[in-house]
Amino acid sequence: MLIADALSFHYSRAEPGQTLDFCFDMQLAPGECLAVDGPSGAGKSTLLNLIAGFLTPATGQLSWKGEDITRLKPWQRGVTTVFQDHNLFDHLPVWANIGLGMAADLRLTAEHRRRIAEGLEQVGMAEMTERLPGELSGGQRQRVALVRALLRDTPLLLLDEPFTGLDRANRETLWTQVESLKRREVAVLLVSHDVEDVEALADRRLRLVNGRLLSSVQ
Ligand SMILES: Nc1ncnc2c1ncn2[C@@H]1O[C@H](COP(=O)(O)OP(=O)(O)OP(=O)(O)O)[C@@H](O)[C@H]1O
Repeated sequence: MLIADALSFHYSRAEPGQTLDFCFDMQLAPGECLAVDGPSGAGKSTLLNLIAGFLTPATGQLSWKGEDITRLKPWQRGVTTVFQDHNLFDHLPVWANIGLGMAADLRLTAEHRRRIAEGLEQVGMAEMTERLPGELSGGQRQRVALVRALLRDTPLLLLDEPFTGLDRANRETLWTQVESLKRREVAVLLVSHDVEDVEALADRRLRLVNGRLLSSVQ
């Protein structure tokens, strides 16, 4: 179980009217998908960044399966995050961007390469393995980032508006892949405004209001 226990964060600078103080309480079980929504600026990215380890909480605790992970570095946490900006390396071709998620030194096995090819084929990008991110459309870059995330073997998957703008066929393919990760006990936190994505994947929903997570009516 992932447990955020009064995990707080405070931005030192903000515009008038913005929420600056956050205090998150939530639980997420292995194999579960929890959807979080809330208005722009509510703190959804802040929550993901705290769980991923890119922000350090002021107070509170984050634990995974009973282990306190509050102070662990991002790469020590077993978390994969798909951000809205896709985070691809511009100088690396598609296959390497995906491969980095499997082997940081890019010493890929034949099985790694097979899975990369299969993942790209499933999202209609079989012919694009050698392209650089700058030679892809926004939606194609998004699919590369998703294939990379879905092929990583981490127990926690954080998705920030992951399927926005993708066509129906690709979304359904990716829903199926997320479902299969859930069956393999991956815990998924899905930030999404998209009703269809939430209905397809989420077991539970929370809403972020005034810096707090509230239960959301189905
Ligand atoms: N580095 C920062 N310094 C000061 N304030 C920040 C910083 N980053 C975010 N904020 C503010 O904190 C609040 C929460 O931001 P956050 O990005 O978590 O919201 P969000 O719910 O993800 O928004 P969106 O849906 O628009 O992506 C916003 O009011 C934002 O302006």
